[in-house]
Amino acid sequence: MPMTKDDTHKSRNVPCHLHHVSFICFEAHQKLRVHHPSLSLSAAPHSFCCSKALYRISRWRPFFPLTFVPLLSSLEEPLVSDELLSTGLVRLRKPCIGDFTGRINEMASGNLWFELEGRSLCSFKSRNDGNEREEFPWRRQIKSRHYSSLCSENYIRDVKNKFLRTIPGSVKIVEVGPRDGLQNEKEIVPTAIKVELIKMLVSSGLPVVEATSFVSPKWVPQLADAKDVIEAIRSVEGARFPVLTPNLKGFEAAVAAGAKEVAIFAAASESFSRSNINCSIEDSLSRYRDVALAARKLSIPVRGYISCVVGCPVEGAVPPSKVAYVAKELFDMGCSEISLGDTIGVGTPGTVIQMLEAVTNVVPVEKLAVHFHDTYGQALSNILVSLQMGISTVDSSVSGLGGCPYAKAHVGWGFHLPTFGEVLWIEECNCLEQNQSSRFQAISRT
Ligand SMILES: CC(C)(COP(=O)([O-])OP(=O)([O-])OC[C@H]1O[C@@H](n2cnc3c(N)ncnc32)[C@H](O)[C@@H]1OP(=O)([O-])[O-])[C@@H](O)C(=O)NCCC(=O)NCCSC(=O)C[C@@](C)(O)CC(=O)[O-]
Repeated sequence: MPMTKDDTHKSRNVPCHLHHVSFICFEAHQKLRVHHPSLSLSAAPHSFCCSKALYRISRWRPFFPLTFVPLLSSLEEPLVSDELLSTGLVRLRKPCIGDFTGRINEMASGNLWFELEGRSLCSFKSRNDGNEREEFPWRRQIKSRHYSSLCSENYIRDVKNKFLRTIPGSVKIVEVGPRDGLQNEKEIVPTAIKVELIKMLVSSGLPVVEATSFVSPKWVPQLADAKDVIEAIRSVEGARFPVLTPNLKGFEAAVAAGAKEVAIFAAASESFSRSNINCSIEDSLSRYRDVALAARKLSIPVRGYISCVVGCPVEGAVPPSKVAYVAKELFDMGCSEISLGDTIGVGTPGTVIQMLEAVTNVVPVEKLAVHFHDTYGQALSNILVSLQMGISTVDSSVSGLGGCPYAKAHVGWGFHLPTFGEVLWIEECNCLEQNQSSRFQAISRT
């Protein structure tokens, strides 16, 4: 039975599912490239960096609601084969409404819906019911190394009890692509394309899409059209659209344009604060108190960001106590959520755990979000430990796009160039498109 518009709409009321973001990335990425081929987006498989990490984690939670299904239904098949294959997806068919019941007992009965990295995730009526598509020849190759993850319920229960007991039942994804993703793009993306991207992200079911920044256009020329973007999405329903505001001037402009939520952004590193917003941490906090106060008067929720929660491109390792200090200040001034950003992607589970321990001592865990860049491929493990520590809000950026323009020598959400002395060979380069590939091959091991 084909999905109807109504089905799609209904499914958006289901809490955001960890792994549906992979498909959001895929679809939005493809469409964005059609409109704007010169964007320095990485190849589609790499659009999954953060979301793929989420997906991998989520495969242990096959009982999640399957909110990605409507999105799959709108994928064009020609787009599917090679790129999805390289993400590990080995079998795909268009879904029907009954697929929403992908629960573990159905999996155990041998019904597969699709398989990722050799593991089955969802229910399919029969493995040999004639729906298998011979035009996916790669399936045959993969079959030989296919192993079933129709693990016994006991096995899954054991794993869950052992390692995943503390993982939250659902995770909110805050999509920051239209802001954090695009802010680094040199070529100005037309407002209409930005608006379309935002609409696509919303239509995929994301509950929060950070739309733009009301920062100085001299500092971030790409987002100089913030007012027009906000005005253009005023009538879009179904998601919240916070915008970044660095000071009262930005806040007032955002409110005048119609923004209903704002985000302020501090840093745990003095040097980064100066290079990003041209003032010390203390000065930034006092600016933000003014913004928070003005926001409270208008009942506007304020999200707080902290950059460099693990490492700074200038100062190196950042002590967890500094992060905790800034987090507490943001919390006390009234931030409804505080996103902890590993701006240059140098975090590992060891450092992230320490940082989260320090922060959760002073700010309730339910008020925290994590924002991991995947520079060294650590997003998966960092997100996992964050979930294990009770964090239930994770930032993502469509297509793995973006990064902070003032984290010098860092470009791209997933591919920030390393800064810390030793330069890594980026293994992913051989999967990138030719032009991207040469860009990353230029990075050599020292
Ligand atoms: C904070 C400032 C404005 C200070 O910049 P400044 O130069 O120190 O500001 P100023 O007060 O001296 O003003 C200079 C000019 O900017 C104007 N101005 C001042 N404020 C605004 C405003 N809000 N909107 C528009 N214009 C503004 C102001 O009116 C003046 O205009 P002029 O008189 O020269 O024509 C500047 O440093 C700035 O805009 N920085 C933003 C940098 C930025 O956007 N970085 C990326 C976002 S953070 C990030 O990506 C990290 C994160 C959040 O994703 C998490 C993570 O991964 O770590």
